[in-house]
Amino acid sequence: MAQLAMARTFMPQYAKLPGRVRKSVDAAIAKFAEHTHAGLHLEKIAGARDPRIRSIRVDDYWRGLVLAPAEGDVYCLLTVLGHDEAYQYARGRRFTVNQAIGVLQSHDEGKLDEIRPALEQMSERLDRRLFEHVPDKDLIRLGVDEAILPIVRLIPDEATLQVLEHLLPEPQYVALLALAAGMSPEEAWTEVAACMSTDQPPADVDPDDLVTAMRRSPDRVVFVDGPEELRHILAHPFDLWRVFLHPAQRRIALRNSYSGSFQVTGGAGTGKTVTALHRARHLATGNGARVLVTTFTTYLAETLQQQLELLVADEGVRDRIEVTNIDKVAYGIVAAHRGNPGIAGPQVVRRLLESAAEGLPYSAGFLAREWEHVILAQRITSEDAYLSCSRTGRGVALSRAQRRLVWQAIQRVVGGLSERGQSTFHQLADEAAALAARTAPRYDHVIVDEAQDLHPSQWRLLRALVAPGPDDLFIVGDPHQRIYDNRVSLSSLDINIRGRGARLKVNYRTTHEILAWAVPLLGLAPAIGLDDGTDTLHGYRSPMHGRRPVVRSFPDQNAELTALVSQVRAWLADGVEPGSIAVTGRSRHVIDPVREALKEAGIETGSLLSRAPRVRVGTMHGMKGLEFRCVAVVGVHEQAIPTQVTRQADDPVAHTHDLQRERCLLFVACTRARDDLYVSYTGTPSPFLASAAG
Ligand SMILES: Nc1ncnc2c1ncn2[C@@H]1O[C@H](COP(=O)(O)OP(=O)(O)OP(=O)(O)O)[C@@H](O)[C@H]1O
Repeated sequence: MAQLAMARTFMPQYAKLPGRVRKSVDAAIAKFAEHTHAGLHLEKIAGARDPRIRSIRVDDYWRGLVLAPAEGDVYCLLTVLGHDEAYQYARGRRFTVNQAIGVLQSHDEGKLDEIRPALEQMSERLDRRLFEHVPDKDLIRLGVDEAILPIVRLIPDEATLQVLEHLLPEPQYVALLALAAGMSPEEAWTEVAACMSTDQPPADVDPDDLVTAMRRSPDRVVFVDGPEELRHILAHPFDLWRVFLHPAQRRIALRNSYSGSFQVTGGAGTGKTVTALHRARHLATGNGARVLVTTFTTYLAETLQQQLELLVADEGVRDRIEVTNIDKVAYGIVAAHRGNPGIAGPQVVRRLLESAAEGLPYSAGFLAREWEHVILAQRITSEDAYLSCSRTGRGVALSRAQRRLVWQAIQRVVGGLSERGQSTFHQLADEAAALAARTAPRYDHVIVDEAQDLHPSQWRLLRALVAPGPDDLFIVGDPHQRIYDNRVSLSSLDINIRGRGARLKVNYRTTHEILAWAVPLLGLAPAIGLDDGTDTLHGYRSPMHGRRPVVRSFPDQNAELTALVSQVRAWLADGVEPGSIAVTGRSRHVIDPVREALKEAGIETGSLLSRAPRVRVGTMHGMKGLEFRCVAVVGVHEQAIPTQVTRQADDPVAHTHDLQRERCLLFVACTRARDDLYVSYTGTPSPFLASAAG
């Protein structure tokens, strides 16, 4: 019986087909898959560069292309193309086995042959080659084919290498890119090894054994076990993440077990959430384990739930995975104990803080930070404990007498809330943590997304929900996207992740052009991770290319809004769905006029969280965790970004943290864009834009 496999490249082509053609493709595949001698249906292609590429007829116009290795009975669907394109594909493409790591790879040999004379000319003229310092033996050790080597020797510079990206075999491009970035062959090997789904490279690599190479490449090829699985895969052809994990994602998500808690970091769009969802399925499969998947907001939790439904076909497994945002977890536990608790809104808290600060040499903001970052963070419940506690990380020293004043002021806030029968969510998390610690753990495993912004009280709650042990907490976050001022050292909360972590580097959302522009927004200060170590974005990259971000300056807000309306109209005219367009700004002062302007122009808008087919508009904080095809970030002028920054003289540490938070916020907003990013300002631009332009 023939074994059917499907290449990652098949899905995007299939997704684009009209429904009628898709049906014909489904029928052709089903017939092909059922047939015992599948090879009989395949047609040879005259002039095919790789004779193992065959075609399958879908109808008069469409052709499926199939890789049919000489040995065995495995057939891999590669893509589906119109007749002429299909023949062109077959005339150029060659499949090989990477000699260093044994995975399946392909390259466009036809195009490489075509551009070779131009490369030769260029390299003669420039008299400089990008890889002249790297001996052949090192290139070969990194998996560069002897057949590709002559081309590699001609490449004059990094820009030319990038032009060749889609013509070269991917693992070889990864090796070359690493060397071009100045890495030693040993460092480049680490990058190449990240393209393997196993920890060690295979001992023997047979260059002709494509089937074994396919089995080693689950990021590119899925083996289909019967019609049910085929239907499941084809039902959501846009959602490649369900089926094809990057080897690094796969190694993390599908590892049998971790001895304790584990942390996954990675820049925006590297698939941390995807990895967390696969981990949830892995943990809930088979042994009846109860898994909690939790994140920051209700909306993000709803999105996770929807993705989980796409990922997990088995209802029994799905039922064992609970997806809830962290505040709801806390609310539920407290409500079960003492009835529904009252929640204090931010205005109420602000008013109480302001009145508590009256007559004191401390601002409401100072009291708020002291309460959040010292008292609630350390769960301090008495004046004596506060007088002797450590205030590490706070920028202003307080004498005993001053601490007493501050303590009393904060007690007035706590008392005011308690009179109203209300708590903040951080207080609630603290109460829930204490309650949960008194009962048996509710879950076998807890998975946390967007972990960088959780408060210590929320971590205490998570700690209490699962017993310490193997696979207790799987923590996913990015310290470069910290947009609330919560800095947590997990080791102080009984969660040990030091030395237990992995970092994802390949961005699946945003183009190289947008990332290259946005990463410098973060500035040069290293981000501090949850394990107290510094986190870098070293090696963070995107294989996708697109338009460079557009940054526009205007004399006044009217002109800025008029241009924004034209930009949104242009996106809509290009066929972008309204719900795939987001417009964001630092505050309501910026986005309220945006809503008005779009409305006047007859463009319907909704909130960032709306599921309606409308252009989404909201503040930068609301952009966390979301993604859109096109994003406009407006009002990026110096009065708006940074904003709400503590004065250096009042508290130098808070000042630095606040500035970094503002950088992260702008970075988060910009990296939500998949295809197009548009940034505008009036007057003087935000100082952060200067780093991006540089
Ligand atoms: N293996 C994959 N194959 C295809 N698409 C992927 C893969 N991994 C992630 N993606 C896609 O990349 C995008 C970003 O993924 P995800 O949201 O998991 O990243 P993230 O690291 O959590 O991002 P952020 O930190 O910015 O919120 C999503 O559209 C996701 O579907």
